[in-house]
Amino acid sequence: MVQKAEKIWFDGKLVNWDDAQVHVLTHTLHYGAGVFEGIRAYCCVDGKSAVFRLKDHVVRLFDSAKIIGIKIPFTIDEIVDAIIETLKVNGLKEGYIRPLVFIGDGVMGVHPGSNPIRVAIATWPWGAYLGEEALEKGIRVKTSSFNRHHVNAMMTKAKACGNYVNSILAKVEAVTDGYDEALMLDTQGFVSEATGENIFIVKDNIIKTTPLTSVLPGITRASLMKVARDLGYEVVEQLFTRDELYIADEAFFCGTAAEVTPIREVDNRIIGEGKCGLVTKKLQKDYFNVVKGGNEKYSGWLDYYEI
Ligand SMILES: Cc1[nH+]cc(COP(=O)(O)O)c(CN[C@@H](CCC(=O)O)C(=O)O)c1O
Repeated sequence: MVQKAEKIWFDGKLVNWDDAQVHVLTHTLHYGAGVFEGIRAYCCVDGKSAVFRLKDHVVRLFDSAKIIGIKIPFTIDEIVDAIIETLKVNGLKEGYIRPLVFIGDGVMGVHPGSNPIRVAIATWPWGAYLGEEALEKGIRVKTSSFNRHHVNAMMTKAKACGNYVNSILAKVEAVTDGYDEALMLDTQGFVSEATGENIFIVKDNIIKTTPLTSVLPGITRASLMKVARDLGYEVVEQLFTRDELYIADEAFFCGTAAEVTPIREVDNRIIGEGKCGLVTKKLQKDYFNVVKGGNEKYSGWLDYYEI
């Protein structure tokens, strides 16, 4: 169960967690046209708290809304300020932040008519997305029987609620079959991403990730590409196949919730030495140092706040 916080920011007001309710005929509940974000705040090395790439996440929320055709009734800065306010009122020195923009109740039927656009921001403590052991030892992954969306069927650059039915189908199938996560292929059969993460592979010290075709433009993905290049690694964005993943030296998933999670096995094939690889370990360590304010070079990615 998610660990409740005291308040949720809802349409411009802070309401008690249990009072943040909607009508059962809320349009997005039925038809899935809503957008959301996943953002993390961390306790930093200097004891302060900071949100990682807050503005970038909020800009993506507005981009997602634009793609789906939803007009958010607040400005980017108002949402940025509301996120900080919600963390502070809940006394969260670190935690997960979930802004949600959805179409409220009014008319029913596919066309949302003039139903109100509603905005909520929830925050809660959230540890390792796939478990502490996963960060250390890596996870077991199965290629899903479900393809990632066709890029003209669902809008994959949008973090849209309805897109996640595809993720749920794949995740439940993988977990039911005894794996930790699903690897999803695009409609051409190339590797796409996981149900809530982007993917990287490492071969002969070259780091490779999928281009932004069928995948969510991950902020963790972009951050890791910058950090890896600054460390002198060659980083390429190139379509690759599942069998290229099988013979990679290393592989890992990344995302706000998943952070940097090593992959030790795919489709019952050991990846590399079947544990967190050296490059993955280095990037994971540097990523955690960056998000916790330990690397001055990336201080521009942190929004500090005081509890
Ligand atoms: C499909 C998908 N692909 C890639 C990413 C990585 O994006 P970014 O967080 O900007 O690096 C995420 C984030 N998944 C969010 C939701 C997870 C959930 O279970 O809910 C997250 O990581 O917060 C995705 O949902």
